[in-house]
Amino acid sequence: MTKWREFLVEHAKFPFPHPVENKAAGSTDISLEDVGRVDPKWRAKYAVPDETLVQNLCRTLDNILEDTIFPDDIRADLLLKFGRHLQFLTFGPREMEDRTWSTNRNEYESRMILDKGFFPAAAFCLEAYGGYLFTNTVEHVERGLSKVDYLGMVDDKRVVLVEAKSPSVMKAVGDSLPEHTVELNWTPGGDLVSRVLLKAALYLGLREMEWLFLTCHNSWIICRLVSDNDNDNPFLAFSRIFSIEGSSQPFRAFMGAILSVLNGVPVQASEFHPAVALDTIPEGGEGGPSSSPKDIDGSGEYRGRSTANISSTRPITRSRATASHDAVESELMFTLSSPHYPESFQVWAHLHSLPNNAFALPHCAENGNEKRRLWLTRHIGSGSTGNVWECHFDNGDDLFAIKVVKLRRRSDVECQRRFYNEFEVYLSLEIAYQSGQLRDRISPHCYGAFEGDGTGVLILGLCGDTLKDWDELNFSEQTQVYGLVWELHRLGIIHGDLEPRNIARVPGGGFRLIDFSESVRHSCMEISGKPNKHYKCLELQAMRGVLKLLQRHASVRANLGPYSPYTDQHHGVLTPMLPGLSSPAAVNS
Ligand SMILES: Nc1ncnc2c1ncn2[C@@H]1O[C@H](COP(=O)(O)OP(=O)(O)OP(=O)(O)O)[C@@H](O)[C@H]1O
Repeated sequence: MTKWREFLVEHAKFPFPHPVENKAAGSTDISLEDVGRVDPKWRAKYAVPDETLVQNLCRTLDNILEDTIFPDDIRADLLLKFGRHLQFLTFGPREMEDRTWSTNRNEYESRMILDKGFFPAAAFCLEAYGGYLFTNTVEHVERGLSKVDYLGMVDDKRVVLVEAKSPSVMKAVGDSLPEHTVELNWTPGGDLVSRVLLKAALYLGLREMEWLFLTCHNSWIICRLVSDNDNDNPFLAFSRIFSIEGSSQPFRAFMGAILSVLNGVPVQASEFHPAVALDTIPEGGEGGPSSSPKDIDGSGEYRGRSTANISSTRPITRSRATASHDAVESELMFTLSSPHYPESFQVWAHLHSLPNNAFALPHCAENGNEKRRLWLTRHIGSGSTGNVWECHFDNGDDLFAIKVVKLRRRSDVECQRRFYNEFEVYLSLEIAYQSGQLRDRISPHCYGAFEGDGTGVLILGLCGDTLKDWDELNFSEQTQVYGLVWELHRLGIIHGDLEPRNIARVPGGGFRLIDFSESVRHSCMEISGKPNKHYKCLELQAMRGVLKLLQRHASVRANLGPYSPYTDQHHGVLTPMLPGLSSPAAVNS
């Protein structure tokens, strides 16, 4: 009779697609906002090579499986999940190759291969062995930006993370992994190895989990976050790179990690000796790969390493961002760290006003002679441009919204354009409001636009929920919303993205338009009536359509006669009677 562990040693192997490893090896950066949210207890200070990590995981698996007998009735089905059966499908006497398995060229293909082979096999084994329901999904940390490729769950328990990389990245990282312990410098930037190790530490730290597997399917590196309440030095242990070719080790190590978490069986401790000499991974500072203009997408190469004694290494508790801005006075700082974290663990982004930032921060932002600081307390929402958080200043209870947009990488160029565009619109709206052109605000109050540390931010008045559907509005509310859009057009601006999610309720009543990242200048001929009074503006017309105002207008006019909130006196088109305006014509006069 075969035992489970014997079966896995012999059969848990996968085809080895030809890895294409000659591509540029890049990896995205970590973000300061995410770093600020890792609890100090889970923020690895060091990355420590652990030569025995893989063997220890396999040994733990063996200990858990003990002598459990492999059920023969699943043998045939399970064998189909491994080896050449995956690559060569049999049709009667003929075999056909599944081409997915022939080459592995990039991260996308790596993920496809994992999805077809490794993960279904793991799910099958866990189900057959312990009735466990294993699933793996892409996961964003709550309130966060940090997305890991796979979160392995068994029932509701988070057991393991997997980050897929291209064969090129795996090779570059595997070739350059430090031989000794390195200090983890929690700052964006740095070479490829730093970024990859930091990301592993970040992903695990944010989720307070132990195991992360980096892989392109062909090769594997295991990371383990070692942290417990008595441990002042949380650290990230990492294995050497190892191959899946002809080996069941990657699969058994993976199963070992999952079953150790599920069964509470500890894996042999990874050792960390703070007294040993440290390797250092060079920072991406001046001249470093990620600061070079050619490489703002962060695809730099490892630049070698140097050794340093622990006593001579600089403290890691302050970010490079913090340090570099000590010299140049910043005007505003913000953090996602909890005020309960020790100060040395709080990660602050330092910001400067945009050159034409004409907005004034609220009075409650004053902080004596100290810098103005914003604490981001609750994630409200995110979109294609940025993330929005609720926040408050140091000594104030008043809540604001802050929209944070990443401006660091080349791929952020589009976000950058949208950010500056939105800033310009807020500026125009503020000028219109201050000069009395607008009687009421149609957008949240903007208190400032700043940038620094790879981010741009807008500080805004805090609105309530956004609309889910146009249908949730009653007639009076439809009128109000249409009125805001009409006013925006009157000021010469098209919103450009009028969806329910971009209309926010104001606590206490009313609405605000938000998200002007797609807005453009516009001379609304429907409002001016030039050149032709029958001209219809596309955006206004679309709004009337989604709000069903034409139909409503007709029926309301029929029922209410003079109480209709609309008039079609003005050029024969539907125009809102806005508060304070006796007639739309008055606006234009
Ligand atoms: N001033 C505010 N007050 C409260 N919540 C806000 C505010 N501004 C934005 N939000 C919330 O944040 C979410 C994202 O904001 P916003 O639409 O400005 O981001 P975006 O990245 O430009 O989105 P999109 O992908 O639609 O362009 C909104 O849907 C809303 O829930």
